[in-house]
Amino acid sequence: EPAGQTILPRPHAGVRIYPDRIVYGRNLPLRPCLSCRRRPPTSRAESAEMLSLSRSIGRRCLSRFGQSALHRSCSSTAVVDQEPPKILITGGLGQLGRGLASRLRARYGRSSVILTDILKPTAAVVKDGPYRFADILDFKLLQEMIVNERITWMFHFSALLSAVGEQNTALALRVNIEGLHNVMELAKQYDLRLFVPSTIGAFGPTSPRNPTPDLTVQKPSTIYGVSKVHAELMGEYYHRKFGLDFRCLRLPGVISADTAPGGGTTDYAVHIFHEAIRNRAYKCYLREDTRLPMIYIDDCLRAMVEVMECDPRLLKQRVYNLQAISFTPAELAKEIRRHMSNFQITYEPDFRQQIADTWPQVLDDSRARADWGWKHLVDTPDLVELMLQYLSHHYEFNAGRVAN
Ligand SMILES: NC(=O)c1ccc[n+]([C@@H]2O[C@H](COP(=O)([O-])OP(=O)(O)OC[C@H]3O[C@@H](n4cnc5c(N)ncnc54)[C@H](O)[C@@H]3O)[C@@H](O)[C@H]2O)c1
Ligand SMILES: C[C@@H](O)[C@H](N)C(=O)O
Repeated sequence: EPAGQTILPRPHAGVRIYPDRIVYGRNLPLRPCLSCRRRPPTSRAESAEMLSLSRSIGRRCLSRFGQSALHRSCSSTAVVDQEPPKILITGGLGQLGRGLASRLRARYGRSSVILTDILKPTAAVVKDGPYRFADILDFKLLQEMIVNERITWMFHFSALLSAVGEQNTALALRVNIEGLHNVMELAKQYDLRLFVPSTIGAFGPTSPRNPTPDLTVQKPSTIYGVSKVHAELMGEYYHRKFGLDFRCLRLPGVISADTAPGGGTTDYAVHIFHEAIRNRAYKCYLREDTRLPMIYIDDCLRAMVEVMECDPRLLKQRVYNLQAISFTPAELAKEIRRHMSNFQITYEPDFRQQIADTWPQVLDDSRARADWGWKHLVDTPDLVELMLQYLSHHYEFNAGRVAN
């Protein structure tokens, strides 16, 4: 958080975007089945009754739509008495961690999620729920936390992203590779369900770029990409060899309003909104025609929760591409101009252009859509509207506070 500024609650695209999300009394993440519309049970008796019913209805749903995660609430009547997970998030004070923690806390309870990082937390972070210092390179400290807190799920976010990784290769190797080894070993030892995000950066100049399939050549040209391919392969290996419940999504560039990106090649697509509101102008470090896959943070966080909650039988692979939208800086600027006609963009490509030139333009995520029901909800026009709305409000609000 910028010093002295208040971060307003982010406008989730709200009911319009999450019509199906309901959290139930026992902290269980049950939702009405999107196809048959039955609501999940609210009592043990109702659960037993629905369990027998769900056998037939569930089968009907499955035969209509194939094995889709959208139907898991039909069969999830069977897990009403299961304990909610106890979740640890590493590298949680970056762009993605706080939003994920708040989403998981809403589903499983405030104390079910422990956010960790090496950064000093703001008062708001501490108020939101448990926060602990944890250096990903400190195996013993992580081990102690997993044991004492009875952790069952881990989201491993600590990493140096593509642009900062290129500026400090030695540190990227330690955090992204040594850190991952610690996490994998602990997840294996303590039988954790482990989510590690991968990235479009796990592909390289020899991968097909439009669309990029799940299974193809992966020879990235950044240390970030190399470390993520390593993470994918290690996860698949630990899954095969030790049965580790490893789950991984290759994420596009994430666009968020209430958190800042941590030094990637796709960061322009967040900075552009701040500069549009403050100065009506932006100097872009990528060429105008650089097309990259992107995703709005709400879609991204929802995907991670959905894949972690997903019945393992639906997962036919451990690593999935995730696609939402794709645009170039020129296309994004054009969309911003629909709301702000005097917005100006200029281009001055730097070293990040070479990185972007090797990355996919569009990911083929048909397997994620077919296997566990992935569907993005926010398209580019919605995203631009949400970002401009939120940030205008944010800057006006903070300017008002300074003036008063
Ligand atoms: N944001 C995106 O666009 C995007 C896209 C694809 C994949 N991902 C992946 O998602 C994950 C989270 O991304 P993000 O955008 O929040 O990253 P970020 O750079 O914003 O945050 C990373 C966090 O890791 C922490 N960290 C660094 N060194 C550490 C250490 N030694 N021990 C513990 N923590 C340490 C940092 O303090 C930081 O808060 C990363 O693994 C990233 O590769 C992100
Ligand atoms: C794409 C993603 O991994 C990150 N935003 C980066 O640009 O490095």
